[in-house]
Amino acid sequence: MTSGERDRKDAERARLRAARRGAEPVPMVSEVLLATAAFGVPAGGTVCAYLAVRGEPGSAGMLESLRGAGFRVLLPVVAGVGPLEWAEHTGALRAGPFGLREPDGPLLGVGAVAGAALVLVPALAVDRAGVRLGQGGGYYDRTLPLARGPVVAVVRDEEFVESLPAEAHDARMSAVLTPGRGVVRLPL
Ligand SMILES: Nc1nc2c(c(=O)[nH]1)N(C=O)[C@@H](CNc1ccc(C(=O)N[C@@H](CCC(=O)O)C(=O)O)cc1)CN2
Ligand SMILES: Nc1ncnc2c1ncn2[C@@H]1O[C@H](COP(=O)(O)OP(=O)(O)OP(=O)(O)O)[C@@H](O)[C@H]1O
Repeated sequence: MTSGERDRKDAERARLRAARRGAEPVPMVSEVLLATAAFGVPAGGTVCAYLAVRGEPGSAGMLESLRGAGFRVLLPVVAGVGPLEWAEHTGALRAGPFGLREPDGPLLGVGAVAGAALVLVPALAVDRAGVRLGQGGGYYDRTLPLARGPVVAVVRDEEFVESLPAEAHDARMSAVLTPGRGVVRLPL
């Protein structure tokens, strides 16, 4: 890690967050089903997803779309500084840290992500090499090494960029999903 890359990441985060305040919502209701089809998630298979906040692409409707198609949907739960915990999305939610809402059911363990046939990952931006810029907590970097299925970052079209500052610990994405381009496999 160099302080130069840290500073560049922070500057990019500030720019991307500012652009998201004022942006139209992007519900991703139909687009997520492009990702389950592209990666052949079997009927009844498990998809790790997230509850969108602060201009993130995605919506409650995106989660209902996945459940309506018969997939089992897991949502992240922040549990200390280790990898993310997971719980099934059944509709019951409670307030979590960072202004997030989290599922209210039993925790399935940090290893639950290994059983997912697809992991949808929130991001501020993704580049052509598969480098992801997240919120800066390092949560997904600690979690995604446990995943066995494809990991797909979900961003707006303009957040799929040429190049991002990268550090060795940054988990690489298998693909990116945007409203305009659908599923794009990475590296490109
Ligand atoms: N929807 C969603 N869920 C998620 C994430 C995410 O990026 N998006 N996470 C991704 O890791 C994990 C939670 N970690 C997060 C860490 C920081 C912030 C964040 O927005 N931080 C802001 C505001 C902090 C605050 O309100 O105190 C910041 O640091 O400026 C969000 C999530 C798991 N769940
Ligand atoms: N595998 C890891 N083990 C321990 N610490 C890590 C690991 N990966 C990242 N970190 C730490 O987490 C912090 C944030 O990392 P980074 O800036 O890459 O977060 P991010 O990917 O944007 O965040 P998030 O995944 O929460 O959205 C850094 O201080 C980094 O050192």
